[in-house]
Amino acid sequence: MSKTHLELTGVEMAFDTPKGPFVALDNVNLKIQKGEFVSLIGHSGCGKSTVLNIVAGLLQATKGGCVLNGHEVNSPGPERAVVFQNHALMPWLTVYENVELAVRQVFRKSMNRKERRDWITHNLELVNMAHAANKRPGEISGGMAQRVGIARALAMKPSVLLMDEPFGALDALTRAHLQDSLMEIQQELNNTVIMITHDVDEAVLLSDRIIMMTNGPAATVGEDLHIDLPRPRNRVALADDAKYVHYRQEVLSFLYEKQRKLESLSSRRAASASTQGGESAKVEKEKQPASA
Ligand SMILES: Nc1ncnc2c1ncn2[C@@H]1O[C@H](COP(=O)(O)OP(=O)(O)OP(=O)(O)O)[C@@H](O)[C@H]1O
Repeated sequence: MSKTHLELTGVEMAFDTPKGPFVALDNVNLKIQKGEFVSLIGHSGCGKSTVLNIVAGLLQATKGGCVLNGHEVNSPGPERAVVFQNHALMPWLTVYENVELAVRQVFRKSMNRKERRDWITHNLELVNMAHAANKRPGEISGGMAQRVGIARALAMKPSVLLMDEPFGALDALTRAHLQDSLMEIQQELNNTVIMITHDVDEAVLLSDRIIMMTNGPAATVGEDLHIDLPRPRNRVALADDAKYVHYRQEVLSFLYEKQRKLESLSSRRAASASTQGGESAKVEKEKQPASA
């Protein structure tokens, strides 16, 4: 049996707010193996980015914590690269220089200049962007910029790739193309990936596991669905595949039946508590939008 690569244990995250502590996550437990592709899905505001930020080391859990390869995570590190929805490239640097910045940060001592140059070009080639190496972010499309963001992250040779809705802002065709590239690259490099998505098809197509989160406040892991579909995966062939359709249905049912039922139950409880003078449950409930 393979060893756990990354583990979240008993994670609680409470944010200080003017109304007092707001418990966004409560008792989140998750074990991820090396090379697994894991998606986090859940309604808006349930705490997906908070989980990702804790793994990235950008947030410190108020209870419990995250361990990567046996070491506690308490700050950001180059072995955990983050890809955001809006690529976050430096606008004044060229495509090449944006990747170079990250490569220099990680490999300044271990690679000489020529090796670094080859490595940057190799990563731009992986995402089909070598041809635009000398362009600035303002001169390329959003999809191309997102590819550069992915190349920059991969060029750091991260053992964990953290992606917060990486394709959310792209048109459907570009999105499909980048999803296919990501699947190929991940198979080749065997990185562990944790990706936040709101897209059920994207989650089923790309993932080995889908972690479905309950609605907040005090969100946690609701269901952990293993996607047992052979790779490489082909989106057209899978559209009619009975297993694919079943997995898709499982996620939809969690989001739109189970979580909705829980939500209406807790709204009724909150309403009844408020008529009895218990205002706080209602206030907390209203903080949380309903749609995924
Ligand atoms: N710094 C903060 N201070 C107070 N509350 C916060 C803070 N950061 C997040 N929250 C709250 O914690 C909850 C979880 O937020 P988070 O951004 O993790 O959700 P999400 O599932 O990623 O949402 P979305 O899908 O809309 O991006 C939300 O109710 C949010 O308002």
